[in-house]
Amino acid sequence: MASVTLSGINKWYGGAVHAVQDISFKIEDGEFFGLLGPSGSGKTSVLRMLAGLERPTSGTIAFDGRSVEAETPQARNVAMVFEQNALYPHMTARQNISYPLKIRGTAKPEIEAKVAEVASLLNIGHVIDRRASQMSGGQQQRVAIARALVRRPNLLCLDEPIAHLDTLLRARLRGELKRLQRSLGTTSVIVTHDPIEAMTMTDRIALMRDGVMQQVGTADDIFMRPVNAFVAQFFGLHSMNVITVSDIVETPELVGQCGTQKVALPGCVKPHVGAKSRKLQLGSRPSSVSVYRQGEAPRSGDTVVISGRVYVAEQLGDAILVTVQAGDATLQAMTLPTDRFGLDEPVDLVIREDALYVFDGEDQRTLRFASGQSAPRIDRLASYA
Ligand SMILES: Nc1ncnc2c1ncn2[C@@H]1O[C@H](COP(=O)(O)OP(=O)(O)OP(=O)(O)O)[C@@H](O)[C@H]1O
Repeated sequence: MASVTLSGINKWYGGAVHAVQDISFKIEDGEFFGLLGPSGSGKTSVLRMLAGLERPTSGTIAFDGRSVEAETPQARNVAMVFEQNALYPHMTARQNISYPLKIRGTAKPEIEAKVAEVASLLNIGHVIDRRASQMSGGQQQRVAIARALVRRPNLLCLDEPIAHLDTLLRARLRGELKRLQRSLGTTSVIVTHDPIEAMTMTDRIALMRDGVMQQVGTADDIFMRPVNAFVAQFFGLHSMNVITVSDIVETPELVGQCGTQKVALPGCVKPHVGAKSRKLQLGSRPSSVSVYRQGEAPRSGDTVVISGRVYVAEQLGDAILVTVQAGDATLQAMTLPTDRFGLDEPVDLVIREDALYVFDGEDQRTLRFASGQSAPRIDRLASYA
């Protein structure tokens, strides 16, 4: 096990693609770390550089303070698990798991003890003598993880290891992986494009976009205090609603233009209206937006009210997700399962001041965090994923 430090890492492919741009962060010894971002954001490139499969164009990588850029994955003692595992299909689970120890010349009794231990941790004792080709996808992935862990790597690199499994199995393996990582304390990095996977499993997350690091923090940090509108929209099961309000003026009440609607703005927005730019972006999580039939919404000075029409209402079991079209903007709200809204029904969406985020109208950095928002209900969110 090791701590891992990346400093000023850049990766160019062929002089044309700047895939990773000046990235620095530290993974603590024993930490479970998530590399999160949309497709093409550079997370796999970072993982491959950590593992020693790719060399950075510039910058340094250190394990426990020792520079490892020139070392192979073997010398770094890094283990990898990919989305599509590379088990030997003709070998049994036992033979597959034993293999990394066997090629290192480990004594037979030690191999047997280690394989038994890791097989028990991963609940694969009952298929241990089955060939890989005779196992389900979930069992194969458990064997692949067991094989990676059996030699106690300094760093475990997981590249979308459960992305191809079905929803229930994914949810179960998420929990198992987290427990396993906690009990073994192996420093681990997982690449994922799924915020729920990152939120539920890891201690901290690095969120990337177009090769640029956006934010590093705990799930709570990133969810509650996103650094910009991109992070706010990407992180969470449901994207944050972000609307642009322009031409903000005091009449003396603060009002702005959202598409063709004139919208009254609460006092908390006022300090963020710039002298030059009269444009801001306002954010709200669907879970803190209320939906009313048009004309029934309570009006007060500490809310933003946006009118629109229901695009679709989706049953989620213990809630309904209502998507509303308001001019060019699309907003979502979570309502009670007893609230029924018809397609195209005119509605008002109400966002309370304490649930309102404010972003810069030009560069989208966060100017105000919602103050009254409860912490993310990760368990509940995870149950939908
Ligand atoms: N070997 C390569 N040669 C050229 N360009 C590459 C190479 N590998 C990756 N890229 C490019 O670098 C950028 C980052 O790719 P990378 O695979 O690291 O992103 P990612 O976030 O892991 O994406 P995904 O989730 O789709 O795997 C992309 O634009 C990709 O096309």
